[in-house]
Amino acid sequence: MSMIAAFYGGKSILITGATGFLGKVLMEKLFRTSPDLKVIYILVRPKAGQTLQQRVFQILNSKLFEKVKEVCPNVHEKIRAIYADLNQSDFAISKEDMQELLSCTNIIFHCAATVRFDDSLRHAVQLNVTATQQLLLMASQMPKLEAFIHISTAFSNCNLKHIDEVIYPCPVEPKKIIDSLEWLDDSIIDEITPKLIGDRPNTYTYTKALGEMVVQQESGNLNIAIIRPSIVGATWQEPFPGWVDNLNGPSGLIIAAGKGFLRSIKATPMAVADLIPVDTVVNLTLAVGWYTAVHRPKSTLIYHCTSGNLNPCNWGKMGFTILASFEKIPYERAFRRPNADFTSNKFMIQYWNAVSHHAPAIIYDFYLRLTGRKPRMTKLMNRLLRTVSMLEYFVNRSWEWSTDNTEMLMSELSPEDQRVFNFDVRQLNWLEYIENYVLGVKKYLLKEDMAGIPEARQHLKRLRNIHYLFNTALFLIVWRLLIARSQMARNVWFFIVSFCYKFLSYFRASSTLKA
Ligand SMILES: CCCCCCCCCCCCCCCCCCCCCCCC(=O)SCCNC(=O)CCNC(=O)[C@H](O)C(C)(C)COP(=O)(O)OP(=O)(O)OC[C@H]1O[C@@H](n2cnc3c(N)ncnc32)[C@H](O)[C@@H]1OP(=O)(O)O
Ligand SMILES: NC(=O)C1=CN([C@@H]2O[C@H](COP(=O)(O)OP(=O)(O)OC[C@H]3O[C@@H](n4cnc5c(N)ncnc54)[C@H](OP(=O)(O)O)[C@@H]3O)[C@@H](O)[C@H]2O)C=CC1
Repeated sequence: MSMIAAFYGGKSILITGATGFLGKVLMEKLFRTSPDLKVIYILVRPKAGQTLQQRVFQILNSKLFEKVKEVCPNVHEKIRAIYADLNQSDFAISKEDMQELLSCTNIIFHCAATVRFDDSLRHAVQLNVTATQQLLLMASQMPKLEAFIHISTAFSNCNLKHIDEVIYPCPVEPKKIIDSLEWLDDSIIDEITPKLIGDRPNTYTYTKALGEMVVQQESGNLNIAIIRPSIVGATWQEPFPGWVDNLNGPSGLIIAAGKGFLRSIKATPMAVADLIPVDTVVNLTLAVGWYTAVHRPKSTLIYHCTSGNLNPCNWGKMGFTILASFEKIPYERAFRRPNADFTSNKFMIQYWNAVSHHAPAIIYDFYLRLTGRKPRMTKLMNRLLRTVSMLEYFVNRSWEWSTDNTEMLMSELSPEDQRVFNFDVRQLNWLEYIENYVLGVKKYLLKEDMAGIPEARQHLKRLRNIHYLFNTALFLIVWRLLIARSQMARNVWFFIVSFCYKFLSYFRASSTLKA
């Protein structure tokens, strides 16, 4: 019997960010392993014209929740969506809902965040810092609360090379930042943002670090733990391999490479690709929830959920495996054949950007114009290159994260819990995982049918032929121009032609003699 699964039985659990990538997998696992839990409260806002109920309905009816419905047929009754906007004061939660949350909640999993790298400091602080502060305030008024689990990121201290499971202070206090953002206007905030974030690459990592400081400062008597996952990727095993539903992290770039748009990235092949499957993060999160509530550690423990020090894989190996997977699992309607490369030379990257990204986009747009259609490839390519440039920081460096607390927790689990809530990344086979990831991107993100694979292969063959034809035509045109202008090119040309002629004559003569 799993102690962790039993612990969540009968509990009222509050999850923020439940509609996000991590939140959905967390809910799924909770319902599947502890179907007797009392209720999961989720703080949701209406989005993209969908009401709260429609959003919940869509999640529960997705492929991800198929197994849950078998073990917990009344899952609809156990999920309670509460209207909330984490950007508003008191999260805009109604009085009645707030009362229910305060009096009933046993465990909080705080997953909500803005994960955008280009968010304004104001918005990132609002969500990643102020909302965390408000949630902690709410938590302090919950008499039945047993544990508060805050999801941060392993990159909150990416300005350091070696990172321990401790909270590192930022130079400016979060409270001072929150206060000053109230009266500073947006243009001044934009101006001071680079100074504030210092040697961090974006507002995301900076505000996640501030969020951790807030957790430390406002923890009071609460039982708190912080989890720091690295780059969260598709599921490894549960509820099935390869599930992913957003473009964050590597997923978007896998699509761009598989569809032949992305041909070259400025990356360091030997740098560690610290990916961690989302189900591993969820298993650790649930184990931490149990441990924090039951063992009540004296101080706030931080758990690194990373792969680099236990089972490292570098970007070179990962890129190579992704490319190899496209052979078996081609994506439909590719723009060009997938053939990406990593380079760490900044001049080479400029060259490849011009030749492999901008030039084909311009040629394709020219073709679209010729055929009376609206050009779109240049715009798409520019957006892709902007995205790539934002992710580059993370593929050109390696970090070392110590994992003492995570390993300690692993040793505290019973063999059954180690199996049901497995977060031992040493058991991960990267080749298998990446192949499933590429397949998952095809199935769950691109929503392509597996029956279309033969046609996708045919399409890639046609693209290869077009590629050869184009290169031959280009060569002949350049050569013809050279011959028209240079005596040396003409001499070389006559030499080649006469050599071929002599060779053919010799071949014909020798075959006539043999006959
Ligand atoms: C040796 C052989 C080599 C072979 C090479 C093979 C290549 C194979 C691929 C290689 C993979 C390499 C992967 C590197 C990935 C590194 C990731 C590092 C991430 C570090 C994570 C830190 C951990 C965290 O804690 S945070 C969680 C992660 N957060 C994110 O990933 C958010 C990143 N996204 C953003 O900040 C924004 O989306 C932004 C700024 C990139 C773009 O914003 P924009 O305003 O332009 O609009 P959007 O509406 O958001 O999207 C526009 C456009 O871009 C598409 N898109 C979005 N995200 C991605 C993405 N990650 N990759 C690709 N494309 C993306 C989106 O769909 C839109 O497309 P449209 O067509 O315009 O609709
Ligand atoms: N993905 C990754 O690679 C990594 C993620 N993390 C951390 O994990 C956590 C979850 O990330 P992930 O699931 O990937 O992110 P997602 O972007 O997929 O999910 C973010 C969640 O936050 C919610 N949210 C955002 N703004 C608001 C708001 N104003 N009011 C209410 N809810 C809001 C979103 O709701 P809505 O659906 O309405 O937008 C969504 O449910 C974050 O704390 C992140 O920092 C850490 C390391 C890596």
